[in-house]
Amino acid sequence: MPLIDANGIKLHYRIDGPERGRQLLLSNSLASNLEMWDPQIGDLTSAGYRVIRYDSRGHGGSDAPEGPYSIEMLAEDAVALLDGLGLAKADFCGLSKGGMVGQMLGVRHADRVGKLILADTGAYMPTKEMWDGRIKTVEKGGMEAVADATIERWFTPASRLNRPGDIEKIHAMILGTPPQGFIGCSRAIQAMDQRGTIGGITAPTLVIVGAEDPATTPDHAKEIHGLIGGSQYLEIPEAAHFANFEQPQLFTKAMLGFLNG
Ligand SMILES: O=C(O)CCC(=O)CC(=O)O
Repeated sequence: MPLIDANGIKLHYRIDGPERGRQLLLSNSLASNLEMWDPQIGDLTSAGYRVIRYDSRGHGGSDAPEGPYSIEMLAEDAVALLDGLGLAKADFCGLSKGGMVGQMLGVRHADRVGKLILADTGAYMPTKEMWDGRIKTVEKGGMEAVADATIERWFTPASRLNRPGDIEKIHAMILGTPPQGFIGCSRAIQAMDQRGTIGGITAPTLVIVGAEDPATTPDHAKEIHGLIGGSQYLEIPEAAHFANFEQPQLFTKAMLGFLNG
């Protein structure tokens, strides 16, 4: 399991694809890990990309120090990962929390980002009370206490019914998230408001959202698209929050169309 010292913690990462391929960094959502990108890896590497993915702070095999964390801190983790791997720059795709990190990178570290894909994410996530409630639930009952409701937001009813193997895999990812890491990242999202800054993003940007995402809705995505001049916007049909997992072919096609365009 490759680990790297980054921003004072150990980050777990994985690299797939040709050594001299174009560098693409993938960043995971809250309560998942780098395996959330498994459906994309074959097509991206076949298309010549060197795909670098990592478990964000508090998730998967990365350290989960006591929080609260901040989106700034999570963005510095990503930059420290690039530094540790000797990479000056990479294209970036992040889903949900990963997309919040992508926005921060685009503002604070424009020189480290090539093209930017912001998937099923928000610049601001209402409400503060909702996050207090989720954090309290996990403090009391662990990740089990939020797992079923999370799956309901992440997948459409049809996928929940027809794809038990995929749902089980993601359910296990949620349960595998250290509560301290979930809480640290939830505090980061709770405190975040990037609406006043992302207008400064100059990287070519694609905003993608599952048309049925109830968590970071198409309205959240349209807000980001409206704030980032020249950005592109795409809705993925028959997908909720985990659009890359629910509609892998459409999602990866959109990624490659944008990155190669
Ligand atoms: O998933 C994330 O990275 C943060 C946004 C969120 O909590 C979505 C959800 O599970 O409702």
